[in-house]
Amino acid sequence: MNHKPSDALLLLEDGTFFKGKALGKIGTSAGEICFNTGMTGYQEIYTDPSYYGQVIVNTTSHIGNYGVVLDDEEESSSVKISGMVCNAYANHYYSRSTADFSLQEYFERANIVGICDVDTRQIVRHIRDAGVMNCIISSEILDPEVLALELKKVPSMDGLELSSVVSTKEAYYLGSEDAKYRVAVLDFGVKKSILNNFVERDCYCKVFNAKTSFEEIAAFNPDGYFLSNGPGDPSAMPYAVETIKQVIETNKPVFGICLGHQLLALSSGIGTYKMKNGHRGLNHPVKNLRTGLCEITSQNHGFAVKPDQVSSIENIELTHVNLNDNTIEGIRRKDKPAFSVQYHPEASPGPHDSRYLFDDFVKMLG
Ligand SMILES: NC(=O)CC[C@H](N)C(=O)O
Repeated sequence: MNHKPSDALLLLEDGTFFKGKALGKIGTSAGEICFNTGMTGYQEIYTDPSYYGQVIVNTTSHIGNYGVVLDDEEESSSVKISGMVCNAYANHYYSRSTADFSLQEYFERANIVGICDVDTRQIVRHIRDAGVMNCIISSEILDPEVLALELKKVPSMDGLELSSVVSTKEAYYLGSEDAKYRVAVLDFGVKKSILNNFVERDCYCKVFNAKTSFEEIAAFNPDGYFLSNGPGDPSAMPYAVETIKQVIETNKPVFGICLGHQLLALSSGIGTYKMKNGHRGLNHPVKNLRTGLCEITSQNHGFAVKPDQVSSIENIELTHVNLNDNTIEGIRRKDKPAFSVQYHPEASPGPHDSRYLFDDFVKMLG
């Protein structure tokens, strides 16, 4: 049990490297390095399909300390991140009576390579200043020059289409067939907790593969359409934009979250761009421009919609804006019943709860 952890190396695209100890599987893994500032919910992060192809730096210092619970806290059926970086890692010891096993065992089963005992504050400061880039973690190749050759093979997230990799292969149903409403879900990498919000609101959902034709989706005869979150660059998804344009023309309610928000924007003539650093955490302040109130939101995105284009397009209302950096966080079509937000509506009760967005959508259905 108390074996000595192997050495590991984290190498960034600009040549900066950090030495630490191995976690998870012994091996080598690469992806885009990004940081999440959430202080809890690590299992939800690792299984969120929007993180596919990315290496997560957890800025909270203790990771693994409450183990893992299968199913309950998982956002999809498998771990989706490419690698994990943290400071203090609870290797085998964790404290929660209901935990199934340790995070270490979870990562070993999922073949996830990671590194711990590194100064995550230093790493975050570095990527915050230098901007987002690729990285590689290895617990088998400890020479940065050799590892650099492997890192060169990793594609940039800019222009990368990943939804079709994580989207459901076969369509499936959720909720009761006798539910009041029918919602067609375009699965670009959907999180389970989002779907649960529809089921809880008396919706029967049919979840479709990202590349399903409009005709096949419409044959479900839905009352409304949901455009899911997901990984990758929205501008590399012309197939989705084509389908969504047809969806909007039905005049039925359309709701998009995260990648779904970016795709609604693209389908409405607004472009997207890659941010210098994304928003990833649980407490991003967003102003709701309709109510004037600030919401504390949960975010995970590295792309965003272009603000100048939002303000110049007549049939678009800007509904939500980030109070830290003015990023567009929500839009609404004035000519169609379609709206979207860049964040995951928060599931914590209280004055900052943004789950009203699900209620708004369901109200539009009936
Ligand atoms: N959470 C998401 O859906 C992420 C959307 C997109 N892949 C981005 O990084 O911006």
